[in-house]
This record gives sequence, C-alpha cells and structure tokens, in this order.
Amino acid sequence: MTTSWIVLDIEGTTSSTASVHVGLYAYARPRLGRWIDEHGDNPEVRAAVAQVGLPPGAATEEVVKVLHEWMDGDVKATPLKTLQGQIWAAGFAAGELTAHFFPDVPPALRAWRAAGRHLAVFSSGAVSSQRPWFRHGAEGDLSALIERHFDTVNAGPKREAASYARIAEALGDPGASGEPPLFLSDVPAELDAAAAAGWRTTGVRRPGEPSENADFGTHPVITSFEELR
Ligand SMILES: CSCCC(=O)C(=O)COP(=O)(O)O
Ligand SMILES: [Mg+2]
Repeated sequence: MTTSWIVLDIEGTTSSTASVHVGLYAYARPRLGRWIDEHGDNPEVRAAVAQVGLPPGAATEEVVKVLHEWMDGDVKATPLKTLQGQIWAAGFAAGELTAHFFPDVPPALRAWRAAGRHLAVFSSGAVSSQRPWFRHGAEGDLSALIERHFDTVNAGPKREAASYARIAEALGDPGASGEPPLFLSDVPAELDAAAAAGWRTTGVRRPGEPSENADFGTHPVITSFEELR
C-alpha cells in the first residue's frame, strides 16, 4: 500500500449504519423543530431552511415534516445534514451522544498514521458532526488522526466525480507518494465516482451492513480494515 492519502466514508465503512440511523437520527428527529426556532438568527440555519424548498414563511412544522420524510427515506440532503450536524455537535458537547467504530477501525487508523499515511474523511454527514464523531468514540479520541474533513458542502455530492477532483486538489493530489488518494466506502456508486476522478478505490463490505450483498463491480473489496494494513 503506497497511497499517501486515505479518505474514509463513515456510515457503513468506519461505523455501523445502526449507530447513525438509530443513534444519531433518533437524537436529531425530535429536536429539529426547536433547533430551527431557537437558531433562526444563525445564517447556516436560515440557509438550510430556505434550501428545504418550501415557500418563504413556511411554518417550522412544515419544514420539519419534509426533514422527517428525508430522514425516513435516508435522503442525504445537504440542508438536513447541516441541521442534523449542528444538533449532533451540541449532543456530543453535552455528553449525550457517543460515536461507534467497528473494532478494526481505531487500530488501523493509528497504524496507518504511524506508517506516514494521511487520513481524511468524506461523508454525507456535515463536517460539524464528523469532528465530534471522531472525538467521542468509546475507544477514545481519534480526532487527531483525521487531518482533513469533507462533506457535501465543501466537496459536493458523493456520487459525482467532480467532488473527488475538488478533494484531490485540496489534498494536493497526487501528494508526496505520487499516488492518487485511496477512497474506502460501502457504496459502489461513490467508488465509481471516485474512480472516474482517477482515485484508487476499495469497497468495504461489512457483515450485517446494507453493503453485505452490494455489487462492487471491479473495485477491490475488503471486509475489515485489517485487510489493508
Ligand atoms: C457524524 S457522521 C454522520 C453520518 C451521517 O449523517 C451520514 O449520512 C453518513 O453518511 P456516509 O456518507 O458517511 O455514508
Ligand atoms: Mg457510507
């Protein structure tokens, strides 16, 4: 393995889908309405509410109805992710949330950093929630291992090659090793987009996760980060 930058997806890759859908979604769901009402002077909140796409002046409960529908369908819409990210960041700060990582992940991240690899995250989850996620794992604070964070706001949609080109430019691709970044994800369409941007890719097929029966096509596949060490 000579790739300098390793870029990680979160849900289904470093962490279980249940930890996001049951843990985080359940925390954000009943708090969205009050968060919008109490942070109406926050420009990010105002912009997110406008991006939901309802007519100006729509009642908070109408906005929340759309956000809940997106959550039910696991639509990774940027305004939803922005609001969820703020609520989760507050939840982590209050000690009410804990992150989950598959057991192979913390030792692999430490080993990769010790070996001189650089680590970044590209997730649909907002950067505002990625940072506390890596800080509040049950296995301790992993946040210092992650040097760069990307989401659908600062990079773009995860299924578009242009997003990966943007990230590569931000990382200084091809980097010191001369190798393009390596992207690890449980979603074949994301890997396709990364490959189209010239990245190296590896699918992560974890037992019991939605990716268990996914068709990764020609992408190399692992079931644990240990297989990359
Ligand atoms: C604290 S990370 C939040 C994760 C999240 O909201 C999400 O949608 C994860 O999607 P991913 O792109 O990492 O599969
Ligand atoms: Mg994922």
